[in-house]
Amino acid sequence: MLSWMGRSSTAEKTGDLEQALPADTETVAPIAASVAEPLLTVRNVERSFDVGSQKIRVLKGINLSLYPQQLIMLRGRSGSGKTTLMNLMGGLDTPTEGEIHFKGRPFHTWNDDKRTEVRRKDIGFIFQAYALMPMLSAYENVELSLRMAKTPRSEWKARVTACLDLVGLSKRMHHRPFELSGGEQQRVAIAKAIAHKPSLLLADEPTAELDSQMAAQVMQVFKEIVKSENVTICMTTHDPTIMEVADHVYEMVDGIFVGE
Ligand SMILES: Nc1ncnc2c1ncn2[C@@H]1O[C@H](COP(=O)(O)OP(=O)(O)OP(=O)(O)O)[C@@H](O)[C@H]1O
Repeated sequence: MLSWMGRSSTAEKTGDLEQALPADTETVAPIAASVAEPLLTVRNVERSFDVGSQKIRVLKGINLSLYPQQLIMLRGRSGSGKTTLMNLMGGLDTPTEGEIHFKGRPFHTWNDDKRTEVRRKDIGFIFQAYALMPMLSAYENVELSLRMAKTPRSEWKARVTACLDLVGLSKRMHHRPFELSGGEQQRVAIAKAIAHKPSLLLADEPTAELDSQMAAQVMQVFKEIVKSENVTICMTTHDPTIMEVADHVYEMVDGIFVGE
């Protein structure tokens, strides 16, 4: 399923039409945001793993560009390679072949220390299992990410409060994770992931553990922060109703994108 909004013309303006536009999509008039440089490019990326004496090819030639303020989704069966790709995009891993540039930085040639530094400052992660510290309150969990990003202490209070407000949890900021519902915990995880103002937010199955109402709330927050926080979100999902809000859905089958 492909669902495009005005920003689809980004790819056209940057000469990446073949990669990003489905063949039957009409060209839409460019809008101001569409002339932006890509935030992240993945070029001819392959990733293999050595398991015993065998080499397992998981990604077999992936191409993708993410632009500012996009909400992009990856779908595909379990084992198709989505998480492997997300790990590469977030600089947690490096490709066996191909190139990954994040804001022009060559992640594929950088060592882990250099990638970690960029990651802490400019990339946020959300995982299915929330990744919240159980003994810390919602407020303290969000604060932790500012501490990690070395944000000046004087800015913490305003930013933590603003982020929890953004996800609708101002009134629950002193609750610990176990005192919150699954959806609320996931919203704390979002606040935590965006607190240091990353340009890219990677979310692996962020709604998988939630009922449809809570999942809708999380998606509403995602839609809002793409604009208000100027962040690009790339997430994996299996849920077709969620895919309807995406700027683009990439379908992965056995390590490649199909239907592009
Ligand atoms: N470090 C690793 N070593 C060996 N094989 C791996 C490694 N990481 C991933 N794989 C294999 O790569 C394939 C793709 O895994 P991946 O987690 O990327 O799939 P996925 O599409 O995210 O699946 P799911 O939807 O279940 O999370 C799987 O067969 C997995 O076993």
